[in-house]
Amino acid sequence: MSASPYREFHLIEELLQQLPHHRRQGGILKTGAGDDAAALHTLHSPVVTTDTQREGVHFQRAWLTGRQLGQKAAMVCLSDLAASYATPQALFINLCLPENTDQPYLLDLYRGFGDALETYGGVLAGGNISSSRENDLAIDLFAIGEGYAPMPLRSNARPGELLCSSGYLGLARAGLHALMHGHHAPASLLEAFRAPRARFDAAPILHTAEVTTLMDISDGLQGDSEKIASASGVSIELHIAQEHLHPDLREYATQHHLDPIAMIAGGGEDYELLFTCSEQQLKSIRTKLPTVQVVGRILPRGAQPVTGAAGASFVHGVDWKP
Ligand SMILES: Nc1ncnc2c1ncn2[C@@H]1O[C@H](COP(=O)(O)OP(=O)(O)O)[C@@H](O)[C@H]1O
Ligand SMILES: Cc1ncc(C[n+]2csc(CCOP(=O)(O)OP(=O)(O)O)c2C)c(N)n1
Ligand SMILES: [Mg+2]
Repeated sequence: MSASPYREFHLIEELLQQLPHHRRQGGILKTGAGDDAAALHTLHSPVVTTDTQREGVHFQRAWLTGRQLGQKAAMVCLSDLAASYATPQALFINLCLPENTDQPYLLDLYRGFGDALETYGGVLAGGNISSSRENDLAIDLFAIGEGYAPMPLRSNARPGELLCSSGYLGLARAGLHALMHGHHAPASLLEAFRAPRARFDAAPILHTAEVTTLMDISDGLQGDSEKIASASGVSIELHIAQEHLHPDLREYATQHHLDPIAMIAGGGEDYELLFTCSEQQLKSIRTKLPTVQVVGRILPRGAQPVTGAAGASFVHGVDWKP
């Protein structure tokens, strides 16, 4: 579709109409989409994050409906707010549209943005549309949240602590594997890739337990543990065993001769929360968050930032196959 200024004007109106009214006005907005900029009410503790979903890098259009893609793209951006002890207030969306993007797909995409805002909160405050000369649809997102606690950091991990995940890992990677190779897979794996959930439910539990080292797992357990290890000046020993495997991941890996432990370590796009805590903190967390898993422990800085598992985490610019 061409996004000439005239077409674009009408397109924006139609796209916005796919969202419920309260997701376009009110909340943090003094003035929302429609003017040169959005005017916002004051926040006590603004937290800001940005992300991109790009066709061919993050998704293929054949793998998800427009609505699923919109929901996931918004969720990916908002997940960083969950991991920052913040609640979503406003979302801005920039679209770069190739010629081959049809209008029904775009309307569906906006229903998906609306779904994510319904689930997690916040309003669509604005964005931008440009046409692209390339064939890949790109969605750039920018979110503003209200912090409800001091920001947890990647640099607070201390030797003696445990490394934990808010839930099962590796499912999205198995779902991606199935989509890439055209394999049948249980809904749990496909849904983990197509419709992951940001853990806004788990974050306040971690805050109450005074967890101060926290991030969401987007690039894979191994790679994201490395980020905590280098920011904190520690080493991390991962310990992933049979008890960490979701039964559907175990079965899929067996069927396709894959190493499920490497899939967990390499993973990616889990959007579970990765955090460090003491044994005592873990006890109180477990009572409210039974899905929590201990996946490693923090050691004094050694030769390697992360030991104990070998899984190739996703790295942009490196040829990567699940
Ligand atoms: N192009 C960039 N310019 C400036 N800062 C960046 C850029 N890319 C990433 N960052 C910053 O680096 C940090 C780590 O980014 P990243 O690991 O991609 O976080 P996440 O996986 O949560 O999106 C973040 O604070 C992010 O804002
Ligand atoms: C077509 C396609 N190839 C590969 C992947 C796998 N993949 C793409 S990005 C990514 C990691 C997360 O993305 P990134 O842009 O690094 O998110 P951030 O860490 O900035 O939150 C993974 C596992 C995919 N989802 N789709
Ligand atoms: Mg993150």
